[in-house]
Amino acid sequence: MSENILEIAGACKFFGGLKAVNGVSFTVARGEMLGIAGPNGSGKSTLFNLITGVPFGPTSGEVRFMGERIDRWPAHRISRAGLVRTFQKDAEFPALSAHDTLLVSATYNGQLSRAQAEARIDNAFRSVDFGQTRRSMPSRELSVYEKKQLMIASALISEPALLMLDEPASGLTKPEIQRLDDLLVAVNRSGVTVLLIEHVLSLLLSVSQRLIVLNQGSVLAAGDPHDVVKNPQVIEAYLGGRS
Ligand SMILES: Nc1ncnc2c1ncn2[C@@H]1O[C@H](COP(=O)(O)OP(=O)(O)OP(=O)(O)O)[C@@H](O)[C@H]1O
Repeated sequence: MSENILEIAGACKFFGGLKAVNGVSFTVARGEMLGIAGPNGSGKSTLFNLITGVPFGPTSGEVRFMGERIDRWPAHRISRAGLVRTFQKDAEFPALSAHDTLLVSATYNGQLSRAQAEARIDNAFRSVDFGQTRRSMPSRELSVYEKKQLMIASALISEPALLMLDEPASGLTKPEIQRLDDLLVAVNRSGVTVLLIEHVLSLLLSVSQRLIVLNQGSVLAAGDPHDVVKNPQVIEAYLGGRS
């Protein structure tokens, strides 16, 4: 089995003349938590899109997951193979309870009996430390942090090997970001490889074993997070104006 769970080689996504992702190559080791940062519009979400096939694959380049080429696979095949993502927007069903939101994910996931689905739901709730009494609440009444927990729990329902999170800390307070930090570390330690797009640099520096910075669709720097943030090009392109 491949040491690298994900291998991206020369990935490009062009929208007409706009090179949103332009020749990106990197690998993700099994078990690692890899951070992705970069200025607005640098291609981070587009990179997630082309890896997961939601809503599109790459214009060119190769994506391998667990050694298999997936860049022409439909999105549902990619997620069922164990590569799952979240989106920047909350994805809960407002009128459904937190529990039933997870039941929808479990049902989408295929041939689970009701008992198997309930076991997965319970595991997913435990993985994100979701309060027992909140599980029957309509999702619209959950706090911002609880909606993030639910989003991550939804992604965990399929027991993915690789979880890709797109800005999970947006809208959270400092104490909530610390809780998210603990949650992500726990999920990663349970054996899930994590790819994390984030603008909250303190979170990225705390949880990532490696950091990639994108700029204008290309990799500007990659390596140890504390070294990457000292890179003069990264400071100029991304961090210059940030405190
Ligand atoms: N479906 C699309 N059609 C046309 N252009 C797009 C599309 N999706 C993204 N883009 C463009 O591609 C570029 C990269 O966008 P992307 O959303 O990947 O950046 P990002 O780094 O995730 O930004 P942010 O940090 O603001 O989320 C931007 O110029 C964006 O306008």
